[in-house]
Amino acid sequence: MAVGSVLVTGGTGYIGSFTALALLEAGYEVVIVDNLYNSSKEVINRIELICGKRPAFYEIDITDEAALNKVFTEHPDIDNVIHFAALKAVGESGEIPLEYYRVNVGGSISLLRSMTKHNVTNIVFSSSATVYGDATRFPNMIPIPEHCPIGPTNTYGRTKSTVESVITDCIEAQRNNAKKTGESGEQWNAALLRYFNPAGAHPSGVLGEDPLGVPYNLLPLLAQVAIGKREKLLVFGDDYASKDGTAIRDYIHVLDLAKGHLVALNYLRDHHPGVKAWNLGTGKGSTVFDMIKAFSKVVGRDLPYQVVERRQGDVLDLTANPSLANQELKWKAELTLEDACADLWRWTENNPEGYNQDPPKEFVDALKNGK
Ligand SMILES: O=c1ccn([C@@H]2O[C@H](COP(=O)(O)OP(=O)(O)O[C@H]3O[C@H](CO)[C@H](O)[C@H](O)[C@H]3O)[C@@H](O)[C@H]2O)c(=O)[nH]1
Repeated sequence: MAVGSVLVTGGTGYIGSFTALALLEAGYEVVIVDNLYNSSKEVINRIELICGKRPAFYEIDITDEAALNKVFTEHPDIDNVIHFAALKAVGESGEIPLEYYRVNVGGSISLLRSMTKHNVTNIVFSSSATVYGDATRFPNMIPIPEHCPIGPTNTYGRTKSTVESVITDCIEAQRNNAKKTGESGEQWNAALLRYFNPAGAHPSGVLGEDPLGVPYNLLPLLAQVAIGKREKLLVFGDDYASKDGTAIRDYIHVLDLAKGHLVALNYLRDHHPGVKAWNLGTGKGSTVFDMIKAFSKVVGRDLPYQVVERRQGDVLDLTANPSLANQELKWKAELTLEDACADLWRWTENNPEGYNQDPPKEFVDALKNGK
């Protein structure tokens, strides 16, 4: 028997697909909704290939409340939601802010309204370390703890911090309303998961990140340089106050990140905390040059790069203090940067066209033979 049923919005995206897989592997039923704006339906087949279970899938836009209502009606067993569906390009968010607020904030409101209507009371929200902005503006806030004041430096980050507020207000109101009718209200809970920089792919080599169009994150861009789709990596600034002048981030393997969602879900169920924020990171910062070195090592040759101007909205250091998640969720990032680089390279080298090609036969056979 399934241990529960989870609606995963944005479940064909990068982190969403790994979380859907982890849920299925842990015995949950999974219902995915995604509008496929920046992802492929092939992800559903790959998830099934890896774990032998297929999530239900609906091609639905997160802002379409009527369509969400229909999904909850068809799946009355859904008792938790993990909410990823959003636009996520930091640069683009400053160019089309209204679209970012419409989808990220408006979509979250549609989802919360629909959850309320169907009495689904637990939500895990895909937030971002970007909500902290420049934590170096405070003394002693690197590595960044959850109590660091938030202050996003770009539109994308502001949509994420706005949704955190919307969820917090919504859960508090539901709890207060329940109390008025003599109930405890403790069934209403939310986890705000602030991710640091997701990296890597599935070790099987059949599931990974496949952004449509031009990628904008460091590792997918580096992977494109390695495979010859891009001449060189542009390094955005070498005049930061770090050991080598390039900016510092906390790169976390996507498999560890996915596990973080499961433990957060369990925590909500077992502890009824109301609203809680947790950092999901490794606690270890790496510079852009560290990453070029680490990825070049698994590829087996030096990858070309050129230092250019800083990117607008970037900050010096986003390294997590993950102690709270370590203690409360009993969760810890276990995989290394080398694992993430090796898995990303296996995925990229063997699937240059991402989900637009069949996965290598030997990978499929290995999965089918349970290797
Ligand atoms: O071509 C590139 C791309 C990136 N970088 C640098 O590499 C680092 C990482 O950049 P990414 O674009 O990969 O990631 P960000 O840290 O900007 O943001 C990412 O991590 C955040 C949390 O830290 C949020 O999760 C956000 O959604 C996600 O895009 C930054 O110092 C950036 O300046 C380059 O030098 N060249």
